[in-house]
Amino acid sequence: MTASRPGRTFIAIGSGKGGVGKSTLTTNLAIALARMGKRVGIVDADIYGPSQPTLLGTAEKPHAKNDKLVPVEVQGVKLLSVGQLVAPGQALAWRGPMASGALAQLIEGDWGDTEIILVDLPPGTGDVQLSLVQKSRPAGAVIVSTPQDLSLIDATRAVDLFGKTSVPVLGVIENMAGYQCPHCGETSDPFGQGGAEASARQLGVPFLGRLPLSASLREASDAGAPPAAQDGPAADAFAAIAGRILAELEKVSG
Ligand SMILES: Nc1ncnc2c1ncn2[C@@H]1O[C@H](COP(=O)(O)OP(=O)(O)OP(=O)(O)O)[C@@H](O)[C@H]1O
Repeated sequence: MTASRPGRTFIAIGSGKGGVGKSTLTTNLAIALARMGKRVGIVDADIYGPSQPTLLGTAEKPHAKNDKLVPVEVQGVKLLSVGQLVAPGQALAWRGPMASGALAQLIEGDWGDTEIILVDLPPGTGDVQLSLVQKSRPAGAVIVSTPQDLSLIDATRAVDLFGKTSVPVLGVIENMAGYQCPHCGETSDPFGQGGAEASARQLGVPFLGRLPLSASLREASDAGAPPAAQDGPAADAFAAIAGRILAELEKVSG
C-alpha cells in the first residue's frame, strides 16, 4: 500500500495539531530541495486551510489536460492545491467523499518529470489524513511540532498514525523554538525549546532540526516571498533540514 510510485517520491508533511507551521515549512523545504537540484512539487491537501497559493504568492489556477490537472509552476516548484479548486472559504465545507475525490485529483495530477512531491496534510490524525496517506503512498513522513507539551502529545499521535500505515517517519522538525527580540536582542522561549528533540529521541525517530519563531519569516510568508528562495540564515536553515530529509529518505528507500 505504501510503496512509492516508480520514479516519483511522495513525502507527507504532517502535524498532530494546527497552526504549528506545517504549511510554511512545506513551502520552504520544497524550495530548498529545488535549489539543491531536485524537481519538486507540492500537493496542498490541507482542506481546512489551504495556504500554499498564498505562501508561494500565486493566484493562478491549474488547467486540465487529458482529464488530469496540470500543476502551476511557481518559484521553481510545481503546485496543486485545494485552494486552487475552490473560492476562498469554501474548502471548509468539504466532507468525506467530496474531499477524497478532490484530493485524489491533486495526487494523480499531471506531474511530468517531478521527482519529489511534498504533501501538505491537514493537521490532525483522523480519517481524512489516514485515507490521504493511503492514497499518496508516501515513501516517508516528516512531522512538524512546536516545543510545548500539548503539541508534542499530538505529534506523538502523528508518529503513531504513520506507524500504523507503515510509512517510515523521516523525522521531526521543531518550529517556533525560541524568539530573539528584534529590538533588544534578548532571546526568550515562548513555547520552550528542545521539547521536540527530546520527544523524537524518546520515540526513536530522527530529529531534523529547529527553526526559531521569527517575525521576518511570518512577514515573508504572508507576502508570498519564502525565505528559502533568498539568501541568509533562514535559507541556510531550510537547506540543512532539506539535506537531512534527503539523507533519511535514502536510508529508508535504500
Ligand atoms: N517559525 C515561525 N516564526 C514565525 N511565524 C511562523 C513560523 N512558522 C509559522 N509561522 C506563522 O504561523 C502561522 C501558522 O503557520 P502555518 O499556516 O504554516 O501552520 P500550519 O501548521 O500549516 O497550520 P494549519 O493548521 O492551518 O494547517 C502563519 O501565520 C505562519 O506565518
